[in-house]
Amino acid sequence: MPETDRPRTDRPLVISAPAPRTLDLIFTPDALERLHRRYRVIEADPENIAGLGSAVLSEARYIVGQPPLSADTLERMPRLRAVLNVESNLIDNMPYDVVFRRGIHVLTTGQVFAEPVAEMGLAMALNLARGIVDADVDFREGRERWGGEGNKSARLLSGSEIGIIGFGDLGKALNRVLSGFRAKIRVHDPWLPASVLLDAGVEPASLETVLAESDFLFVVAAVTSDNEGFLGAKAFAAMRPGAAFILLSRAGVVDFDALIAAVESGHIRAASDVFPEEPLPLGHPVRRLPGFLRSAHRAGALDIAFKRMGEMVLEDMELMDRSLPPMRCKRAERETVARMRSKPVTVN
Ligand SMILES: NC(=O)C1=CN([C@@H]2O[C@H](COP(=O)(O)OP(=O)(O)OC[C@H]3O[C@@H](n4cnc5c(N)ncnc54)[C@H](O)[C@@H]3O)[C@@H](O)[C@H]2O)C=CC1
Ligand SMILES: O=C(O)C(=O)COP(=O)(O)O
Repeated sequence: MPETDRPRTDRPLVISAPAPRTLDLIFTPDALERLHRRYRVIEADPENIAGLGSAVLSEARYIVGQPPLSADTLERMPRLRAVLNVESNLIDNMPYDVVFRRGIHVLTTGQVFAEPVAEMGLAMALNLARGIVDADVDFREGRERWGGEGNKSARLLSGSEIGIIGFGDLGKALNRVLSGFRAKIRVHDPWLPASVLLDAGVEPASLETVLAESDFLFVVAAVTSDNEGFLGAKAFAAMRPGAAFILLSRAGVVDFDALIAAVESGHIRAASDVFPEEPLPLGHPVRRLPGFLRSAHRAGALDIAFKRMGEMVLEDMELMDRSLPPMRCKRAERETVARMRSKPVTVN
C-alpha cells in the first residue's frame, strides 16, 4: 500500500470551512474517504474560527476554506501551514503580512474554472457571431428566416481580431481554446511582462489597442482595487461598430449601465455571465435587451470543476505533509493579495 494511503493514527488536524462550497461538493466519495482517512476534520462556522477553542486551534495544520481570521486567532494557531481557499477569488479578510511572515501558504483552486469558462466564452463568441440563440427562438415561434436571409449580420470568428483583457488562468485557457481560429489575438494585462504574453503566442497590447482593434473582446480580468469600473462609456465608444464584448470575470470591472447603453444604441453586441446583482431583479433592463446574450453565472460552475478542487486540496496537503511545497493550487502573492476585489459567488 502506498505510504499516502495508509491509515494514520496521528492524523493532522484540518479545519473545514469551505463555504460557499461544501465538502460533498468538492470531494468525490472516494476523495472524501481519503480526506478522513488521512486527517482529523473539524467542521467550523466560518464566521467564528476563534470559537473553535484552543485545543483545536493549537493543533490545526490546514484550513480548507477562506474564513476571516484575526491576528489573535492566527497567534493561537502555531501549527498552521496553509489556507486552501476552494474558491477562485482571494478575499482581504486576514492579516496577510502576518500570514506571509509566518510562511503560511494561502492557496486558491480557481484554476479549475479555467477550461469551463473558456469554453463558455467560445460558445458566447460563436453565438454573438451567428445569432444561434435568437435564431432558435425565432424558429420556435414560427418566424425563422432560412439560409442567407437569416445571416444578414452574421460574421466569422475565424481570421478575426480578438482581444483578451486579463491573462490569468481564464485568459490563458481562452487563448488555448481559440487556437484553431487563425485569429490575431492581442492581450492587455498590466500586471504581466510582455515576455509572458509573447511566450503564449499572443501580442501584448495597451487597453486602447484591444478596445479599438478587436472584433471580439473577452474580459477575464479580476476586479482589483485599481480597476473597478474601468470599462465604461469611453471604452465602449472606442470599440469597432458591431464588435462583440464578452464579460466572464465580474461585473465589477464594468460600468454596467454604460454597457447597456452601448448595446442599446446598436454600437456593439455583448454577452455576460456576470451581473451587478446576482440574482438579477426580474425588472432589470438587461433582461430584455436585444443584442445582449445572458448567462446566469454558469460559466465555471461545473461539477467536474468542483471535484477537481478537492483533488487539488488533497494533493497539496499531502505534499505539505512531506514538507514539500504545494504544486497544484495557485499561491496568493504578497504584492497583490490584498488588492483583489472580485466578489465571491453566493450560489455554487
Ligand atoms: N464566470 C465565472 O464562472 C468565473 C469567473 N471568474 C472570475 O474571473 C476572474 C479571473 O479569474 P482567473 O483568470 O482565474 O484569475 P487570475 O488571478 O489567474 O487572473 C486575473 C488576471 O487579471 C489581471 N489583471 C489585473 N488587473 C487588470 C487590468 N486592469 N486589466 C487587465 N488585466 C488585469 C491579473 O494580472 C491576472 O493575470 C476572477 O477574479 C473571478 O472573479 C473566475 C472563475 C469563474
Ligand atoms: O464561479 C466564479 O465566478 C468564480 O469566480 C468562483 O467563485 P469564487 O471565487 O469561488 O467566489
